[in-house]
Amino acid sequence: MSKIIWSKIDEAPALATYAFLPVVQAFTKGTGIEVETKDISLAGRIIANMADYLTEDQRIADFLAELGELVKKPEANIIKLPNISASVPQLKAAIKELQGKGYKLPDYPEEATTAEEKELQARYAKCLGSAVNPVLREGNSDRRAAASVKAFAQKNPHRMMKPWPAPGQSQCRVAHMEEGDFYATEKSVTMEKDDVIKFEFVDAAGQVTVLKEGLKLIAGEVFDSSVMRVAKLREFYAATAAEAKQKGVLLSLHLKATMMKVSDPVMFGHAVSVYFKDALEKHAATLKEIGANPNMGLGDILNKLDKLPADKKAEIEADINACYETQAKLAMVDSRKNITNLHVPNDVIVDASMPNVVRDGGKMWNKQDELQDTIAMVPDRCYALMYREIVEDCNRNGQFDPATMGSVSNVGLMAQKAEEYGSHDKTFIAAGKGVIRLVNSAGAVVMEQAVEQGDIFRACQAKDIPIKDWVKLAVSRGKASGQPVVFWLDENRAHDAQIIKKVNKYLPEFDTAGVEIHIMDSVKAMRFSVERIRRGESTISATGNVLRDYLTDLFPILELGTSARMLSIVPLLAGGGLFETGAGGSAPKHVEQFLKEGHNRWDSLGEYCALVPSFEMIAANEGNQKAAVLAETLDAAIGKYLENQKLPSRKVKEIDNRGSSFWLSLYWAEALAAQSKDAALQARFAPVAKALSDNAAKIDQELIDCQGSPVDIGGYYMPDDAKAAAALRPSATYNAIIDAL
Ligand SMILES: NC(=O)C1=CN([C@@H]2O[C@H](COP(=O)(O)OP(=O)(O)OC[C@H]3O[C@@H](n4cnc5c(N)ncnc54)[C@H](OP(=O)(O)O)[C@@H]3O)[C@@H](O)[C@H]2O)C=CC1
Ligand SMILES: O=C(O)CCC(=O)C(=O)O
Ligand SMILES: [Mg+2]
Repeated sequence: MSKIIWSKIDEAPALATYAFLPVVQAFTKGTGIEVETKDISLAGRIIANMADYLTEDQRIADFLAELGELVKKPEANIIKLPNISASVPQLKAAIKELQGKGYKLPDYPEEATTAEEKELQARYAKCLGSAVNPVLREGNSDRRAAASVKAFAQKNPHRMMKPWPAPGQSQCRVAHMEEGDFYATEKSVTMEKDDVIKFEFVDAAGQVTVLKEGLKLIAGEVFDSSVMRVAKLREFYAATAAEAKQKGVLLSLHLKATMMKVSDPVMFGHAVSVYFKDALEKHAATLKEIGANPNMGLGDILNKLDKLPADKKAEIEADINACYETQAKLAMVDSRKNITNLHVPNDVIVDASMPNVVRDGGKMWNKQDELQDTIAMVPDRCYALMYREIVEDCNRNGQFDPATMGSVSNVGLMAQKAEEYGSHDKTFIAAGKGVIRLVNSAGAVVMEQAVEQGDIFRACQAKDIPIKDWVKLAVSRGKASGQPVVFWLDENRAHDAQIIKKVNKYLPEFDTAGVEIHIMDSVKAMRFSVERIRRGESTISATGNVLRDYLTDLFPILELGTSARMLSIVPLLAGGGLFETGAGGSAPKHVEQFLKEGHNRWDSLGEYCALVPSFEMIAANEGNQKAAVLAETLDAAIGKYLENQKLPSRKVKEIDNRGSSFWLSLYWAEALAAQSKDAALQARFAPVAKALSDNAAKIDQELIDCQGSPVDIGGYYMPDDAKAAAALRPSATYNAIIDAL
């Protein structure tokens, strides 16, 4: 029996799973393939981590740890749906929901002072931020639009693109720091031998504090350190806000407080405290007393004001509101509810937010609910430069055309917690002026960084085997596609300079004959790629972990309308496969819509596409011919699904995710009934195809009639399975056919 693990996760894709997984389980019955869920949702991870607070029957196993082991084995075959990378406000909300369900969990201690509180905070911190992906990603990533999906997108271009103003007329620009950012301060070495590193802070008086001990590095590993100088960061925020005010454009900030859970909330907090400086400094003592923390956004500060007497609360609110008058106008997340870009650190996530700026013609939403030019602050040049380049390109050449534009796919260095995305346990906020130094087992200083109080120090690793595998994957994608491969590496960035050496060392080991290969910094690489897509040509970007994340949302959103439609394969180093569904997130807005009006606009194309290589892997590794047939027929069904445009609509009372999955299952059953490679499958699915097809109009209607009113699924972070299943499988006619399989 082969096993496919289907991750149980959060929000919109979790809702979609209630509709689609029963279909997959029914279709695979009797094929030697078992599809099993493992709960790695935020709620599930909290429960697993806090078992000692819970009753026996409330406990669940640590499935994330289990899967973390599985990915190191050749039999791993995991369909990984996007999960919540929780910010502190999300973690608190999830804990509250669980407490309401009778889980006797302690509150999350925001201000940990006692040893007990600190321990609790550390335990909960395991559930914060990007806690799942780095554990499962024991391989590099291959993200691209399947040929059928790209062809569909060109034939049926999405209508979300808004025109850019005439050349040179947009006031949109990407603002970044010119000094004192991670880009400027980065130092990097390649380890000559295995070693163990100690992190020390040495204050101005020479007093040494150990920050971390026992970091094991192996020979060939690239090891970096860098610092974000917060004084420079604050100057940058203030100057950019002044510029936005003077130009009368919206000010916006784009970070990744979810994934970069240690550094980015702090960078976010500085933006909040610079923008609302007058109010927050005036009331600093009171705000400190009530535990208001700018790192959690203005929204959290406003909530904490409830702890104060009404007159004091009103006074501080008035002072905060006065800042809006003297400062630049902020981009809005929800203008009706007056939620700004600075309210919640996880509302604006750069990989999804910057593509929308490009898509919307260099604009974001203002308070009047209109689109307006924005100055987009992306402080660190490691990533800002490429966004700057694409924005400038659009300001010169206008909007892209999804009907004709080529594609930029990605091969990303990601395995074994590569680079920034593995840096959380090596990120420290400097306690004072001094030096943070990295000392090896012989007592020698490997690298050191001067810091001022509050500076964000970060160290990153990238292991040699993953780097070599990444080069190999890039070459093989170049060969298979005939497209040029561009390594986005900047010799002026210390880390990239080390990686360039490795790329040049490993390229000759692979068969690169006929493959066009370039190494370019992110500005040149973006220009090269964008010039090509405007000519309808496609390019492979081979990047580090962060650019992987950013580019695999940017181009898909422009090309396909959403990164949900991507094929996202992680060939695991140990031989297994992790098949991620799409490249985007968990679309919290979709859940909101579903609860309000019973329409789930989540597009599961990513899930459908991911299943194909998952079946193919079983066919290849175990010679299971039924798996090969399932893969081929599903692929054909996806083609038909696209051709017949059965994608979910954004509007209530039109086809939604459930209807989409129904049509996909009909086409899949038809393809199984039509094939002749496996007679048993053919015989089994012929009546199913007929029943689904005979009842198609009825089922389609049932899946629309059920929409239009609020839905109760018994929870947000931990829905009630029975309620959710009922809500997401509302067609009795359809269920009867599937359940009879
Ligand atoms: N691999 C993973 O596990 C990932 C997890 N995340 C997590 O997801 C959460 C939300 O992230 P965020 O960046 O805000 O946004 P999302 O990527 O969830 O959504 C941004 C927008 O993209 C569109 N979208 C995304 N997926 C789909 C889909 N399947 N079908 C249709 N439209 C889609 C929606 O646009 P519209 O409003 O126009 O419908 C949505 O509002 C966070 O907790 C984040 O950490 C994020 C990225 C990857
Ligand atoms: O793990 C996360 O937080 C998000 C991952 C992500 O955005 C990506 O891989 O594209
Ligand atoms: Mg992403």
